[in-house]
Amino acid sequence: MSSTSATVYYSALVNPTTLASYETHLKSLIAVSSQGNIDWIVHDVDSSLIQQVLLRNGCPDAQVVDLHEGQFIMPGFIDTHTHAPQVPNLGTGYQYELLDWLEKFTFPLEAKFKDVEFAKAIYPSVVKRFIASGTTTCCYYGSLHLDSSKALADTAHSLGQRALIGKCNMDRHCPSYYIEDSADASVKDTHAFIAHVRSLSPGPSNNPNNPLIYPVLTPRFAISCTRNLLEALQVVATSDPHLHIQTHISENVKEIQFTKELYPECEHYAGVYDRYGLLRNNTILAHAVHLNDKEIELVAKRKAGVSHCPTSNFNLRSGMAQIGKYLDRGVKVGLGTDVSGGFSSSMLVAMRNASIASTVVALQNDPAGASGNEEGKFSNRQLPLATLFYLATKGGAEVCALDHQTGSLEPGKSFDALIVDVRDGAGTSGGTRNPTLWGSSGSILDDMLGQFVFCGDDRNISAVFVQGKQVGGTSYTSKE
Ligand SMILES: Nc1nc2[nH]cnc2c(=O)[nH]1
Repeated sequence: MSSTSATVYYSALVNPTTLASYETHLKSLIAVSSQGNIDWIVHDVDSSLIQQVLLRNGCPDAQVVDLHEGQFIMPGFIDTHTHAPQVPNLGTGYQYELLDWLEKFTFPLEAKFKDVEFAKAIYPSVVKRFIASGTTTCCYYGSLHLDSSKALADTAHSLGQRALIGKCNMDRHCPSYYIEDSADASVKDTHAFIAHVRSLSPGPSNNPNNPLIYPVLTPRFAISCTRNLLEALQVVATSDPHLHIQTHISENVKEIQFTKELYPECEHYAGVYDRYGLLRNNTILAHAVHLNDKEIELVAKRKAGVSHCPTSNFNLRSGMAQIGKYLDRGVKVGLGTDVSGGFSSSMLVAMRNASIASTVVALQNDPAGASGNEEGKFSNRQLPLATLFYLATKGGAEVCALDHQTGSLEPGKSFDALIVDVRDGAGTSGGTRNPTLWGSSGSILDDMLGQFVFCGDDRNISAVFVQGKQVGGTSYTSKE
């Protein structure tokens, strides 16, 4: 299954459609071109009719990959926010809240990436972990270092993951051993980083409009940037409307207070970024735990997206974002693992914690309606499976402004997909050996999706495809 030649998959399919729904089909044919794009999809095809459908679509000799009962194809996960250099810290430091955690745990580790050889030793294992978790598009923060951030981009590119990658900008309120020399130096390195990423080849699609790796402008957060730096980044952003932007916003109460002290001229935290032209349709705002009504309105108006990182928001006791309210007010939302504030590279874990966070918000605010089903309303409700699935796939693609390319399986989009296997939950021989998942009979796709989301892990991901090419999964044998 690692070929890049035209392939047709005959499989059960689960695909997000809207925030409140997804489609399921037990017997779909999904045709993938040699460039890795989805050519066509036909649903509900009896096995006796496969040849007929192939013939009708002009590819009678296509290689047909027939999946087992208990397996299904779905779009790959889009992780809208995580920190590649923090992966070695997974599971540590959760006795602290954000600002102390940064100082005591995070900055000391990130500073080690000054040594590009250290980065080159660590990053392959980092990217492989995210791929094994089923993440086909990952939005990474790198460290502040130019060469190590280039190494991260090279690594994702060579391992075949679709990735958005940023070199951090940070020229104040950081320790002396981990800070940029000046706003000018920060911007110079940023230009060099962007040029490097854009010089990488597009990947299997061979289409320069569909690169595998995108550069992201990455002012770490308002606290770590001088006004001079934000002004200079505004110039970079304005001259390059397609350049993605990512930053942190309104994560922790002390952080918000400090930001207000540093920018008294701004009405609120979102106003700082807006003042410098950094809120737009391809801006990814990580956390957004405590946005007020005016900020929500502004973020929606600018069409910027929120990366909801519930695992980290629990761990660092940052709070619980009112995601249902954001959705009701038209804000784009995706999910992020936020390693190492979050303790897992798996978007499945992010989905579970998003479910729990929404339930607690609902129980606090409207206990009687927590499981309510008023059509199209999410405020103070437990997020249903369909919504969790949407946020982890199509919603994430919208937040990354890549929804024309990825996030769902539709003709014309890239085949960025997973083969999920929920057979044999007993953990005995064969099957996926995941002891927490009870095997499925393979005919009720809603149950299979729920089992995967709430009980699955990388043992249940047998193949990971990016742009039609297999890059991971338990059936993958690397050529390295
Ligand atoms: N969770 C999180 N928040 C931040 N705010 C600024 N930097 C960071 C970081 O590395 N992680």
